[in-house]
Amino acid sequence: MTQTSQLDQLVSACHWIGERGWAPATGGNMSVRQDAEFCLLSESGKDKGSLTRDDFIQVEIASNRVPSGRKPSAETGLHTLIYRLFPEAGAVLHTHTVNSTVLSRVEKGTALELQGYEMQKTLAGQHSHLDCVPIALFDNDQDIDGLAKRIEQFAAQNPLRYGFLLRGHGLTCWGKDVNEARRHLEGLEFLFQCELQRRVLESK
Ligand SMILES: CSCCC(=O)C(=O)COP(=O)(O)O
Ligand SMILES: [Zn+2]
Repeated sequence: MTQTSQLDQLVSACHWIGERGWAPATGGNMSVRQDAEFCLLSESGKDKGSLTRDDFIQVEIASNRVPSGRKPSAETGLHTLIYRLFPEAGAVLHTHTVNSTVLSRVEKGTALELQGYEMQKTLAGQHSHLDCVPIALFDNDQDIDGLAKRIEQFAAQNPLRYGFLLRGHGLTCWGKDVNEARRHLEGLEFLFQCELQRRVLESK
């Protein structure tokens, strides 16, 4: 698959995210890897549901340097961290859904554990509802460099797969390409909705 079509697929994924209300009021950000050195990141402050190819800005993965001088996402440091940690990651999607925002506050621990759901198999390498899939959960922070450091330290000691939740903020997930990142997003979002409803019903 060519880089051009990956960017086109990312633009389509952004529209799909917007249609579902998963990036309200300029929330969310999205990116695609160009090569080992560079990625293309959504411009800060735009409505992510109506982005075009021109709204993606080249960023150097190692340094967060922006050759054009334009302003990519405020959360650029989280995207570039993922591309540094996982050389196989080809696309990153960050959304602000109600389910991920609420569930990440209700869960007080450092991971949201998903178990017992057939839809866990939407995540690459998962083959059974019997396995426990932990989705790492970090306290939100306006200091993105500090947050990226905390996530990097966590990843040095623990497996970090599919995505992570930021408490009261949303989900950041990735895949080997746009298609896989989109499947992970849709699968995780479905699982979060199930888990939220299960907790509500079982607390009665
Ligand atoms: C308006 S939501 C606050 C910022 C945020 O969390 C986000 O995802 C969007 O920031 P960006 O700079 O990528 O537009
Ligand atoms: Zn955000």
